[in-house]
Amino acid sequence: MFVIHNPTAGRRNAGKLWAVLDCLMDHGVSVRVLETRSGGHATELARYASRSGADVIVAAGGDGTIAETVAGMTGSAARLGIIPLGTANVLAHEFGLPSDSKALAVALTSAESVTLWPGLIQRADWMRLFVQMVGVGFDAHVVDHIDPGVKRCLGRGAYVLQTLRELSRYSFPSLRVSVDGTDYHAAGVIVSKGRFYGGPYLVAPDALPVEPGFSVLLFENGGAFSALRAGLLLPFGKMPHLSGLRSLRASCVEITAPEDLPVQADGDSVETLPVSIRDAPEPVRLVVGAGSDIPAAFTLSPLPAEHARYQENGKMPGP
Ligand SMILES: Nc1ncnc2c1ncn2[C@@H]1O[C@H](COP(=O)(O)OP(=O)(O)OP(=O)(O)O)[C@@H](O)[C@H]1O
Repeated sequence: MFVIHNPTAGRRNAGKLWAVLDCLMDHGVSVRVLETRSGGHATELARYASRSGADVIVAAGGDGTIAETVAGMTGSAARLGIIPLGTANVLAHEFGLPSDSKALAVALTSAESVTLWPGLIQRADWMRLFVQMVGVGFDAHVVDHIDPGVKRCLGRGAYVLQTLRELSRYSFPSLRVSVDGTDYHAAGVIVSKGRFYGGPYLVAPDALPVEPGFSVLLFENGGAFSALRAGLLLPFGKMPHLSGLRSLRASCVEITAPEDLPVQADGDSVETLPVSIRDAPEPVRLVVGAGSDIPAAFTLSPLPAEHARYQENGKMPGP
């Protein structure tokens, strides 16, 4: 098992990483830890781990690290594992991964896995995979302006603080959003693979990360009052009831605006408009365990037959 660790993710909680690794090694699992040195490095490391014949490649970090790791697993038979060490860890909430270190270690050695179908965000000369969501509008502006030091100190609280700072001075744009060829106008848009946003907060109840396609949330009302209402509804899981919110399913989304507005993917500011969003060419298998709280719609499948012997002695193969 290879573990790709982003030491800058979240509040740099290496203690949790080592607690999980200790449990794995106590159970005889051979683990090799590779540390990222910069943004994008997780993709290179995942490619190396895939070439080395890893059967499980674990992303230890936040959603950005997971997305970069998945990008390096293209064409590989390896399965993806997650040790959530990020700020929001939305994907871990999405798949109900346990937060306790021991339960997480057990989950990582599990035979069971689910499909995770990433999305692909593209500009003319650039592309990036994402595992959870892409946002354009006020949320991307907040992500783009967040102070990394404050994020490290306050975690998710940094987003609340920055939202309050930006609310009064933000000029809400008019975005053109093409959803499977039909044009809409909105002040903000979230294209989501999953149901949650910013943590365990429900925004897209019908989303299915195990399948191709997206939930597209169009915020038709701009203005500070509307954004504040959205922010207040979010922690109560009531965002789907926000007035002026249009929710659609789609397989292809294009977003343009007269300005070069920032775009956030999985909580990282990644590019500026225009962008197009579609399904990644292939899914990955995400290792989940008995302790995971998996929604019934995320059908579990057993370990492939060639790996079944590892179940017998409770050990996963080393690299
Ligand atoms: N060693 C590194 N130094 C600086 N940046 C890094 C390094 N390794 C990875 N990164 C970048 O850090 C970004 C943020 O990491 P990540 O998303 O995992 O954590 P987070 O933002 O705290 O968590 P979350 O996405 O759950 O809010 C990644 O997209 C990646 O490009």
